[in-house]
Amino acid sequence: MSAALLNGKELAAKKRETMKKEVSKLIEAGIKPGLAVILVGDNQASKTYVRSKQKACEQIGIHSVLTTMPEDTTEEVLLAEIDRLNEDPDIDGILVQLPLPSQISERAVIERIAPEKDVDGFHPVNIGRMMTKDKTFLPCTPFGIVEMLKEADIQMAGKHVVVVGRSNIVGKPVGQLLLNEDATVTYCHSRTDDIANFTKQADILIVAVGRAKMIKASDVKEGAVVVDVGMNREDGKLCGDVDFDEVREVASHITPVPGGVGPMTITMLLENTIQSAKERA
Ligand SMILES: Nc1nc2c(c(=O)[nH]1)N[C@@H](CN(C=O)c1ccc(C(=O)N[C@@H](CCC(=O)O)C(=O)O)cc1)CN2
Repeated sequence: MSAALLNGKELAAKKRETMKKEVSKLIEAGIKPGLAVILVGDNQASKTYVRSKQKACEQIGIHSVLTTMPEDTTEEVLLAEIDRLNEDPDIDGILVQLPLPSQISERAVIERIAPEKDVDGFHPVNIGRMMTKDKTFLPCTPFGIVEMLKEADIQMAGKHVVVVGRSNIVGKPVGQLLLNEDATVTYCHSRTDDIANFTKQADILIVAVGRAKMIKASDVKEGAVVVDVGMNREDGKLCGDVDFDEVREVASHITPVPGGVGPMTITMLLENTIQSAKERA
């Protein structure tokens, strides 16, 4: 039997309707949520994501401002812009679109954003709060994945979650969030021997490595929940890290690419921005 689809596009649309009402209430109370987005350089995918973020803000009534900077921007200039936005009382959230050009340290940039405006949830202070389960901004993609699992009533407590990938943006935090939900978490990465040995044991398999269709049906346990965070282009077509056509025949639930985790990333950014505006209120 073919797996049930975990449809991020639909859930994102539903959540955005609720958020639109919340934003209206905030505006009535005199608070207009504001998001500042900084885009450095010419990365085409980044330009598309930033446009989508701005459009999503507009749809639900969040005020968004975009700062674009050329590819050869120095770290000093970018940090000065972050300092300015940290001080701007109309701005509740600041995000710098990643990746950044190589002359700029991502770490220095992330650490410069005031933790109370870090709606990407990447600042070490917010990562620490996530680990201790204190209230914070959760990183958007991992946050979106947990929301999708909850919406589909997928039990996390006591389940064996295997995360393939250990990036700071997705792999590491998604494992932590699932641990916070009382799952048992295993991380696999480029130095793991025999990854399939682990993936085949997963009740919930999360794949975020950036290698098109690397997970095959033979790597997945019958009835597993499979979450694909990959975003790869093959012959001009978008595809995930999971071989969807094969794996859907063994999994119980699966996220498609596109239309799975991606739309939830931007939705949880909106959620974090609203949360920040509420704290200002
Ligand atoms: N500052 C940040 N930079 C980056 C983040 C982030 O959360 N914060 N994540 C990714 C890119 N990203 C958001 O920025 C993102 C990626 C994908 C999608 C999405 O909706 N994908 C669609 C397909 C889009 C397409 O056709 O290309 C889908 O999966 O359906 C949204 C946001 C790296 N950088």
